[in-house]
Amino acid sequence: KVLTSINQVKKQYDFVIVGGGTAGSVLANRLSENRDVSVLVVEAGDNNVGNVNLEIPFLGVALPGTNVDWNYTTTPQAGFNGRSIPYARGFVLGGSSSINLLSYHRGSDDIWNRWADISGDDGWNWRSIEKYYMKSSRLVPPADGRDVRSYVDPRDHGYGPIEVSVPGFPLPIDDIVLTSAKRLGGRFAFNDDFNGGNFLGIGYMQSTVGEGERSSGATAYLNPVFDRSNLDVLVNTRVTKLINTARPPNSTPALNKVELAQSSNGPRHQVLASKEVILAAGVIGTPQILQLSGVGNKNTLRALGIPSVADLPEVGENLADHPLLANYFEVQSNGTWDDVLRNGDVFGQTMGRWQAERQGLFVDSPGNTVGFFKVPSGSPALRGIQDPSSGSKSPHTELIFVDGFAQFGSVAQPAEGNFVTVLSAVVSPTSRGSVKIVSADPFASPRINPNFFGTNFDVLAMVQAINDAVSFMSAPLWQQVFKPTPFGDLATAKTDAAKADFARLRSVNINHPVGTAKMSAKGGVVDAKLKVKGVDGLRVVDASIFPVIPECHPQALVYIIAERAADLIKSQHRIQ
Ligand SMILES: Cc1cc2nc3c(=O)[nH]c(=O)nc-3n(C[C@H](O)[C@H](O)[C@H](O)COP(=O)(O)OP(=O)(O)OC[C@H]3O[C@@H](n4cnc5c(N)ncnc54)[C@H](O)[C@@H]3O)c2cc1C
Repeated sequence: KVLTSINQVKKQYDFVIVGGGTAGSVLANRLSENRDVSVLVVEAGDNNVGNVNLEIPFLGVALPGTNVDWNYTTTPQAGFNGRSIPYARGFVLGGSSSINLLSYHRGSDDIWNRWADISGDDGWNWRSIEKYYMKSSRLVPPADGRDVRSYVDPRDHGYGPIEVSVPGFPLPIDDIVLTSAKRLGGRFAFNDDFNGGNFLGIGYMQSTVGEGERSSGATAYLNPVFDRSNLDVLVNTRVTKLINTARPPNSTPALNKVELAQSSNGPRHQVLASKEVILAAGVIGTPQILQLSGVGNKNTLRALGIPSVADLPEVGENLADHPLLANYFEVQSNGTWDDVLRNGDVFGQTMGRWQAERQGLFVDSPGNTVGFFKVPSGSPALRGIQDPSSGSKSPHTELIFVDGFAQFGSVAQPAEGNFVTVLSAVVSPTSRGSVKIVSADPFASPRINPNFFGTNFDVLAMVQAINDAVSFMSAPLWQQVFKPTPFGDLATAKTDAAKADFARLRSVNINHPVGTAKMSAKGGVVDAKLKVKGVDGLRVVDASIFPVIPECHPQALVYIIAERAADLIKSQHRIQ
């Protein structure tokens, strides 16, 4: 059941899951399948149920900055000309899967095989995780029910609760993108299903949408089991730190007790997890809680007055994210959705259609088609460095094709005109940043420094992506109808140097941070079973354990690791 007051919580559960987000929702469901096992989920944000804004795929873009977002801001980013940018994270049941842009990709087989190498555990390789991928999601028809068998391969999909579909409201540019890919081949070749292991080429976006609504960790895993008597879900409550229960005090620390609070100066409560605490507080919350609990770099923590419990200097390090840039093209067609955002009547009609029948533009997140590309060998981006991608089927860059003016960054939609936006991203960045607490106050935001464009590779790969966008948009089919011409900063950036300046001036992020509690056989924060090194009773299961940033949208990987973690936990505690 869902609890709203800290006073309704018991003193002890078998498992306490910190964070009812993407991974937390999976764990809550799987661990409470056995009714003899008691589970408490503690979520800082509110219940997702009843918030219709979370359900409408197209309006996901409007959720960051609202009350379902933690509303973090980065430190000034040198690579972005000193700009700080908003850093969205879900603050609601379902976590970031409740506010994300829904793209669903498990990445190439290279990614998983690399994880297996780094962790020293073949249980993370592509073949082994297949069953968890199959268990977490399933392909469902697009909202309009049309036959899409030539655009998706059902054999690459499973039977799990997360619903995945291709766009349910085809737009005029979709056909141009996909047919151009089929005709052009080469680096722009058509890919019939990115979830098949090869992650290069251009194809339909796959998204966590079922029957025109968002499918999230909350809707698929958590909401359906709210009524289990052995599962308590406490909302609007923060875990402020973990408490060491080890006796005598010089034995291995055991961090299996949580401290909770509903406001910064409100009373603190303690709850014991007789088996384990599982941190699933995400890439910011997890390293924050670890550091508040004395797990991290002991010198930095001592300076903040926090006694060291385990000296793990990599806690909060290795933050990696995908920088994103909006490339705008003005087009000679009124077949874009620009007027939906400009004209209240058209917006109202579109919303009415979604409300009445779950059809129309709002059934999809903006961006029906997508491409993933290698930076050509010999490119200046790769000069003098080891190729950072996971392998031959893994890209360096991404392009998302949006049938209208999609505001990602500081340039607002012009009052007139029709546009196509090509969002470019660097998906194998080599920059690494950090998440560090700045005080022992659990309600103070940590210092978030993703270090965007901290390396030459990242900037030069973005320049390559801009060039690919311009080159693809000059394909013959585009010229027949849409006749796209670069607009704004893109139009004036003629040289590669000017494109790099444009990237530094306008880039933001695609909200894919990972890595702040890295899994590794050597060093790192957690071992291959996701247990925090040097302490007992504590595991991390969320995007912070990713050993390297995957060259894809990360949510599918979070569902997969959470499904495997549930099995690892059940097996250790002999739970059927
Ligand atoms: C705006 C946006 C767009 C994105 N778009 C995509 C996309 O299109 N495709 C894709 O694959 N990925 C996308 N992502 C990324 C993806 O959603 C995340 O990688 C993934 O959901 C992270 O899962 P998680 O379990 O690690 O963390 P989360 O889902 O963020 O869960 C962490 C939970 O812990 C809670 N929490 C944190 N601290 C505390 C505390 N102290 N006490 C109690 N609770 C706490 C949080 O409120 C949250 O509910 C996007 C993310 C965002 C924010």
